[in-house]
Amino acid sequence: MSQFTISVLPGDGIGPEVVREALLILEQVAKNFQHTFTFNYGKVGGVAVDETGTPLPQETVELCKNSHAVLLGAVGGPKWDQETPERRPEAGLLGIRKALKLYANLRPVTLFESLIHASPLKREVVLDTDILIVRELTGGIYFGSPRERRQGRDGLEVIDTLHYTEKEMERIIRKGFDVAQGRKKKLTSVDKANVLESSRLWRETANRVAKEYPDVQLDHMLVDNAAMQLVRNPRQFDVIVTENMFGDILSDEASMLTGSLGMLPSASLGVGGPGLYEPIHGSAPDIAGKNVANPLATILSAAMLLRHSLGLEEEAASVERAVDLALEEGYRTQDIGSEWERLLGTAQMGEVVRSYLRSPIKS
Ligand SMILES: NC(=O)c1ccc[n+]([C@@H]2O[C@H](COP(=O)([O-])OP(=O)(O)OC[C@H]3O[C@@H](n4cnc5c(N)ncnc54)[C@H](O)[C@@H]3O)[C@@H](O)[C@H]2O)c1
Ligand SMILES: CC(C)[C@H](C(=O)O)[C@@H](O)C(=O)O
Ligand SMILES: [Mg+2]
Repeated sequence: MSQFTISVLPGDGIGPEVVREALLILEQVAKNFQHTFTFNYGKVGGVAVDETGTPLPQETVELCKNSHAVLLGAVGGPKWDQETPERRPEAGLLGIRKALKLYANLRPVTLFESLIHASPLKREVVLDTDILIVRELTGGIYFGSPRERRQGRDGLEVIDTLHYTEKEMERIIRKGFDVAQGRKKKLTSVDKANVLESSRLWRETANRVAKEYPDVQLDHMLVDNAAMQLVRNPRQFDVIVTENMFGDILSDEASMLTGSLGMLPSASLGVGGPGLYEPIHGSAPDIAGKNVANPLATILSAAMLLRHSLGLEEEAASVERAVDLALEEGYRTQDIGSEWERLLGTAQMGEVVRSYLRSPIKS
């Protein structure tokens, strides 16, 4: 029996709907395995802007720092599209990642076998998809300075800066090698070394670090080719390591190998502090408030939270197994289903998954 404190940041749009289901799952897990989880709610994103004037109140940062892990829904929406950069909901998400120093974003792209027909891609292509995208999360063009919009001689001009230190590259590449060692020992480093100086240093760094991991096969791939290879032959990939923006784009693309963006969870890890767990999708304003969003990405993120931040492997596996069983039985939300399958709403899908959760197996 253990006690853990989890910060909960539901955010905007479908965020609160999918987080609710993940929390009900965690509560059931706590009961089944006799743990005590204390959930502390905080505000981030548009709701925080509306209530406090900033997308990341200091109170939220403190709350997260004083917890074992953070569960986040999603931020953003058209309501805040005209806000200044500092008041945009997305700045809250980038801010909490930075404040917690969460440089390593793990995005597993794993196909549940029963969803093989949910992908728009052919069965032969998606079969056995099991990729781990390791995305750098606190550097690159997302955080570069200067960033500005100014009046130039020919009208407006803008600057975004792509900045990385060699150290930042090295630690994420090392993470890629480390996780590859626990998998099929194949690491694909994705860059744009034919154009970008940052990518040239990235490639040099990957080659240097590779010498310490002789058991891992390292390949380099240009990002445009990687985007194509992901849908041509995803089985060639084991672990992909890449910088912030490439990882963002490739992971949304890769989600379709598993049937839907609503299936992909993520873990953002730093150096010892609390990890942050969130689905890779956004606030989906087009379906918010309709009880149709797929909660599985968030439920699977809760499983990652149990595994990576709380060290509860059996509990995590029980959640993943419950998701698998629900899908095996044909239960579907609309994004992964067809009329002839058992189409459920967000809350109903959560309920079905809960019904498949099992208590520990006593030996
Ligand atoms: N981590 C985050 O908080 C995050 C991630 C991405 C986008 N966003 C923000 O979300 C807002 C909307 O962005 P977007 O529309 O480009 O991306 P999105 O991920 O919110 O939605 C893209 C498409 O996928 C669908 N979708 C997303 N999640 C789903 C789910 N769980 N179940 C079923 N369908 C799902 C949506 O309905 C939409 O059609 C923007 O403000 C953006 O900045 C936030
Ligand atoms: C909302 C946005 C800032 C965010 C990102 O680009 O990191 C999102 O797309 C994600 O993938 O988590
Ligand atoms: Mg994204």
